[in-house]
Amino acid sequence: MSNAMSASQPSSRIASLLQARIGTSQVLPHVAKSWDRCLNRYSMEPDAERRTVVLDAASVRARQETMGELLGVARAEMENLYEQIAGSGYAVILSDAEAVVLSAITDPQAKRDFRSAGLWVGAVWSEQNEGTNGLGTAIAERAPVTVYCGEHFRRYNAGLSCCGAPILDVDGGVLAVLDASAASTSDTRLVQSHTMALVSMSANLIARCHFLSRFRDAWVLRFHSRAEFVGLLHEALMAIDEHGCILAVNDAAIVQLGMSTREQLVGRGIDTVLPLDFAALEQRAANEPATLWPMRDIAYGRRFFANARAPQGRRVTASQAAAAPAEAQVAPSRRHVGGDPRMQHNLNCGRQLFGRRVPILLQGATGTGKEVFAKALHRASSWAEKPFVAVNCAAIPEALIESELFGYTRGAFTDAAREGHMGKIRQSSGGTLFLDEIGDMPLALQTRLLRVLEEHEIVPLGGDTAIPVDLHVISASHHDLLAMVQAGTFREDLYYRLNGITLELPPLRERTDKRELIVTLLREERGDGEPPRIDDAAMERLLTHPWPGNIRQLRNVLRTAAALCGERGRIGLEHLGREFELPREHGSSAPAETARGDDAAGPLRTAERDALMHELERMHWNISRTAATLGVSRNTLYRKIRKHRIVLPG
Ligand SMILES: Nc1ncnc2c1ncn2[C@@H]1O[C@H](COP(=O)(O)OP(=O)(O)OP(=O)(O)O)[C@@H](O)[C@H]1O
Repeated sequence: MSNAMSASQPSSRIASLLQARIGTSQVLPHVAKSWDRCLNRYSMEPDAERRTVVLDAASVRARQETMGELLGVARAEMENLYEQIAGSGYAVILSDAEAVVLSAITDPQAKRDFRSAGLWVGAVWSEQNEGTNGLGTAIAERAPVTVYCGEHFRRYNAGLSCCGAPILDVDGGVLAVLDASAASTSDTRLVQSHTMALVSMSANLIARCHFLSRFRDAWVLRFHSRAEFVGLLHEALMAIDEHGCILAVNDAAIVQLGMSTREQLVGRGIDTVLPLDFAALEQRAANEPATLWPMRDIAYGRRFFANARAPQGRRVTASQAAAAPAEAQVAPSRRHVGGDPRMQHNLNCGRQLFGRRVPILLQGATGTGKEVFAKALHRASSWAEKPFVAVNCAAIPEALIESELFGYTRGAFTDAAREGHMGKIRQSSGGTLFLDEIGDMPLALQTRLLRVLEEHEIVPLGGDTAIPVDLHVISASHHDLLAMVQAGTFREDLYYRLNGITLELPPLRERTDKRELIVTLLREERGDGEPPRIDDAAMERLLTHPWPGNIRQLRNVLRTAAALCGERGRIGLEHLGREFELPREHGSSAPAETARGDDAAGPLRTAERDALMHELERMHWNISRTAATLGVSRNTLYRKIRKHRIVLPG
């Protein structure tokens, strides 16, 4: 048989058996439909060899970013779900609408089984790739599905037991899939149906959070025929604009109102569906914010109980303001992170999730402002009054990280004079713990940190009593942590524990607010004094520079320039340093320093300057500590500071 023929006509004995069973009462309808698609639409072979498609880290990250804040909300719910089914050999998995696994929590005992079953981040579980399965089939059916052992179309997947439920978008499309899968199961169908109920509930909860957050700037009417269900998982949701037009409804609203499609509701005026025009809605929200309003729908006269949520940021009454989530009361601060749209998006998204205690992972090159951003999130949180404690895992010698982080009791070391130490984790309790350069944390300590994050308690070195801690964690790294996980140098479980959501900080050269940043940094440089002005040519050169060292490098260039131009001077090109000189024309003489045989000018020199600046800043401009970490004498360090015309802060 030719290859072309075998590709279009599955020919194996198993294929014929499956075909024969489709439509019989022994096979569940959704399984039969899926087998039919696999055999007749995708021409798949049930007994083909496994060839799991796995996307690379960059593609996975791009998909995770597309999910935006939903990923963080989903992750928090996945952890809840996992806790409920932990110990039963399940993994909780989230995929996007193309069945690409984007997040997973796996039973550590069964990790190997899941890997060999192809269930890991980046794997593509669409029906076209893997046949009938919990993720791909839930997408195709747009409904929760169980796929039990031999119901999997591919023979090699027959050891799996999967429960997948779609997370529906506000327009009713599939946004993602939540799935609980066991790689080798002794569960019965009964146990599986219990798991399915939990998965469906969690998927609904995530979709509901997504609806409320997506329409945070609209009115949302919440209703149900049973008063006690309003505000809970199964409530109907209807988003309404300020003209009283229905923007979106969830599936529960369609069912409650006796409709069969979204189109029957979306776009209509609220007053054509319920006896309530927009003015009445506003008035009721203002006068009776805490009561449920009984009403009957216009089409069928069914009785409902309703309540409305005003657009966030719009306070209808004092009591509503008090009930609004704390994070909504703190405006995102452009002043703190700059006006670049990506940074603003990061701030809005991070603020919402961090306020709900979702751990944040910041990824960005050195000097992009990760710590500044973390502080902005802390400042916007409801625990802003509590401490912000930063730990730079790359700056502390490996031998000291453990005691720095976890603390030690008095007498824990042979040095009897040494007092106990609380440790950074306990210091941050109630406030924010910022774990900078988390990729540099030794593997052994990663395990210990994971335990603290899971158990919310800490045992200091030398101690035997666990102390409870209340942690809100932001971590940061310039390494690609997901790539480190794939390379086995960073613990996967810790990665997911820290990564409620990843926010990517753009490099300075891509930011659209460079002019604003320059003005801010110059103002900061002079404190209360008059900030130096800057001429057009210098500004132009600063705006077009590639800035390999990002904002840190910009700050240092401006600091030097401000010092050189004098108290009332104006920064010009001549104050910016060698790397801002225009390229010399061919045949012109070499730069003076090169001619003298000094260090090479250009990239190497810039790299040395950047490295020096980085270390100095990291050590808070302490010359002895910087010299020690660089492994040079203080005199050498001073010489280099002079050579690079680095100005020490006053
Ligand atoms: N929006 C901003 N406005 C003014 N200064 C900023 C801003 N963002 C960052 N900076 C400055 O840039 C420098 C680097 O910032 P920060 O230490 O937060 O970067 P980082 O990404 O954490 O660096 P590293 O990866 O080296 O730890 C600091 O001097 C900081 O004050």
